[in-house]
Amino acid sequence: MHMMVSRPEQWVTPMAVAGANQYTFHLEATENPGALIKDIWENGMKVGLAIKPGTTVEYLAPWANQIVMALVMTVEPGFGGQKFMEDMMPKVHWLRTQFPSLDIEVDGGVGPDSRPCAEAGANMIVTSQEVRNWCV
Ligand SMILES: O=C(CO)[C@H](O)[C@H](O)COP(=O)(O)O
Repeated sequence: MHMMVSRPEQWVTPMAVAGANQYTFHLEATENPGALIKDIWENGMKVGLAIKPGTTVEYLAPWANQIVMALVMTVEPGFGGQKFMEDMMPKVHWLRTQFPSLDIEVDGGVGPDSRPCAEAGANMIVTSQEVRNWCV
């Protein structure tokens, strides 16, 4: 589950009860990432950590060994159909270099040519609008 929400602490138990096996939250949405990561693991879920375009990877790095996935937003969170921010790829590359075994996801504006994401080191993508475009 990608929890694009404020106060992500309040949804950990409900999501675990509902059967979620991974809980991804936004680093900017909590004042105590360490406690939240611990709580998610204790509720039987894996942990993903997302950062918005304005957040540098240095803020995520201290938590990288406690999570299974880093999510680099390639649009401002909020809605689909926005333009892919290729200037986020250095973050992906840095994370791949520093944490080779980490899943790295990019989310937002990813089109049919996802090579910049793969070349930077992402191994997971989220895409919506472009898939809908292919289907019509
Ligand atoms: O939720 C989003 C931003 O908040 C994402 O942009 C969305 O999940 C992916 O959609 P798209 O491929 O159309 O950018």
